[in-house]
Amino acid sequence: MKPKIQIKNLDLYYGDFQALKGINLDIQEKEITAFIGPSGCGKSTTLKCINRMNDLIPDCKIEGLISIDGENIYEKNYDVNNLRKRVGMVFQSPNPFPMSIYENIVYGPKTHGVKDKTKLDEIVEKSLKGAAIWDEVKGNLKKNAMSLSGGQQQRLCIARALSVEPDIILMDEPTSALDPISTGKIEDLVSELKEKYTIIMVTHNMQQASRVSDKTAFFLTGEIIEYGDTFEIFSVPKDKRTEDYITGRFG
Ligand SMILES: Nc1ncnc2c1ncn2[C@@H]1O[C@H](COP(=O)(O)OP(=O)(O)OP(=O)(O)O)[C@@H](O)[C@H]1O
Repeated sequence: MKPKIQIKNLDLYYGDFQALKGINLDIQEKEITAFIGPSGCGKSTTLKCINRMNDLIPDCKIEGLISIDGENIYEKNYDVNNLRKRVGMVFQSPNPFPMSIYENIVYGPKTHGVKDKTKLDEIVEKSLKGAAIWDEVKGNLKKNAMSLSGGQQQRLCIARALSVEPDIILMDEPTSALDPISTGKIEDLVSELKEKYTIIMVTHNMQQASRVSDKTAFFLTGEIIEYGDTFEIFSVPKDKRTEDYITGRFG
């Protein structure tokens, strides 16, 4: 099967420092992939390459290939706005805009030209339902998003990502700022979202990676040491360094 996301021989430099070394990864559609590894090993950097967020960093140089649906996203004339629409991102700390719940969701669609009020209302309901937060907020969509709990804010941010109908969702430690109950809700939600979206999630939580993901990539000092079925990585890792990491010997 043709991969949804293909990364080939990806090297990345921040100035003189090489943060990624020869990353190769084929990610299939509607799979959940976990990126694990100790701090500073290149997980977030790899994630950000997939929606070209590193474009904004001066002195960041990228070599190699990343393609989505067979198209090279670093091609000169590639439409970056369209890429950001197709590839949603959810960050470590919930970061809603300081405006109402409704406005948070319609912000993206409006930017992409949706003006019709009925259509926007539909998008709000669908996105909030998709992120399993509709029932909690439907009575008060005018409420300021900043007044929601941390777990609700993170689900709102997931709803905001869904509002422009992406097909890939990148999540950078989406539960690290949340309590266990909110974390459980996000994990359940991620498992549901898998039916429609291709998801990559950076996580420091080994249980989370094994609970939620289909595939796992173990990173160490800018390289992928091992990549494969999550069950196999966690039960019979091939590389001693993977075994040492997942059993808590370092990191
Ligand atoms: N904007 C930047 N400029 C220079 N170096 C950077 C920049 N961003 C990250 N780095 C460096 O690149 C390396 C990889 O960082 P990255 O954030 O990808 O790691 P990570 O595996 O996601 O870490 P963590 O688990 O702590 O979030 C680190 O050594 C980091 O210091």
